[in-house]
Amino acid sequence: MIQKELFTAIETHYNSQLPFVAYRKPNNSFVKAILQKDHTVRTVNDFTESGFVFSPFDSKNDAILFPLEQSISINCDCVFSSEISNNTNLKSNSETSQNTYEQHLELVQKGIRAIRNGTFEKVVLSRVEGLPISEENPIQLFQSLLSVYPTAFVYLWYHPDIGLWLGATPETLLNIEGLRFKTMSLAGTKKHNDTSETAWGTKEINEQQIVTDYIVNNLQGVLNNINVTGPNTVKAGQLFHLQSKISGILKSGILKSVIETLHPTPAICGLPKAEAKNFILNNEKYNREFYTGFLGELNIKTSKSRNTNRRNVENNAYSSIKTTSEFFVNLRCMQIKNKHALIYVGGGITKDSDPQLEWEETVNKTQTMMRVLLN
Ligand SMILES: C=C(O[C@@H]1C=C(C(=O)O)C=C[C@H]1O)C(=O)O
Repeated sequence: MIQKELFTAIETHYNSQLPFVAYRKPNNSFVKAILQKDHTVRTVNDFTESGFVFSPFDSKNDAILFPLEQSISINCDCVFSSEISNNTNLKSNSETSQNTYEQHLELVQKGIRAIRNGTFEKVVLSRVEGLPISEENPIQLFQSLLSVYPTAFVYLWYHPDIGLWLGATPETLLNIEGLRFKTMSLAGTKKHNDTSETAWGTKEINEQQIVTDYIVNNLQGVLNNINVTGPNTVKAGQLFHLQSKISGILKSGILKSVIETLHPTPAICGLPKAEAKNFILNNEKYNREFYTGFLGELNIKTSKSRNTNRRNVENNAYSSIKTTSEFFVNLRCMQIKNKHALIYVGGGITKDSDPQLEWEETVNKTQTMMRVLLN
């Protein structure tokens, strides 16, 4: 399939108000689309299904599934010119009211007080910023995201009964190929500054270490041969984060228990998990819905040839079927609703947080989506 046909197929599907997802993995040129053939809302039962998952932050609510057998799957090796200018000076807070600012400051102060009282060690607090948009052309926005963020997982997800979401996330929740398991610990944020080397403060180093320790400690039960590398500095849009890579071999192929162990991690919720989640649900004055949830391919079977150069290979003798799942955390995302872009942003709060700096961090994070909206 050629690039133009792929995007026309997506557009036709969208215009018919049928559910679909279109996405591209980090550092990959293949854009894939899964076009569900009917309007039915299907949910994940036990993660043994096969298809594309879109899960909310609060796992008490259903994760939506586009099953492969009820969908048409298409893909294309795509090329994008980065026609969007490299504008890093967008005024993301031009639409932000004083009220939003004060509310977020109060929320962060309340979080810091709870940490100092010993309720929890870290909590990730967030907000949503609404921006009126003149035109709703999600496919064009998706194409802009694809060209500007080649190292992110970029997606456009739509269900007429649920909503329309777009994002360019830097964070992997998990990658499972057979029994090989990979994840990452991503936290700590700095604005990209061309003139200076990124020096990390104690606050950022600690908040990222909390995430790494949590993941490693909790995966002991389900993984053998755990290996951790990093933390290293990684760039996501105009921001820098600290990232450690964690890998191992799964003791069993039961994905559901791995997801329950990992999600939500302290990168997007806090530590201890239950107390931080409780605080978020009771104190953030809006519903995160799918922001800080996860999305991606579930139990996709691929045939891997071990030696593609060999001729006369007996059927299947040198190829094996692998089952892979690859989920990303839904960050740097927005929902398009009633001619508004709702941009979701948050940051990790620890005992060392400065509320004003935490506000600025959320403003900087809005720019990932702003950049494609204001062009
Ligand atoms: C919560 C977000 O990002 C998360 C929080 C980070 C932080 O607190 O520094 C960094 C990366 C993500 O794990 C977001 O982008 O909205």
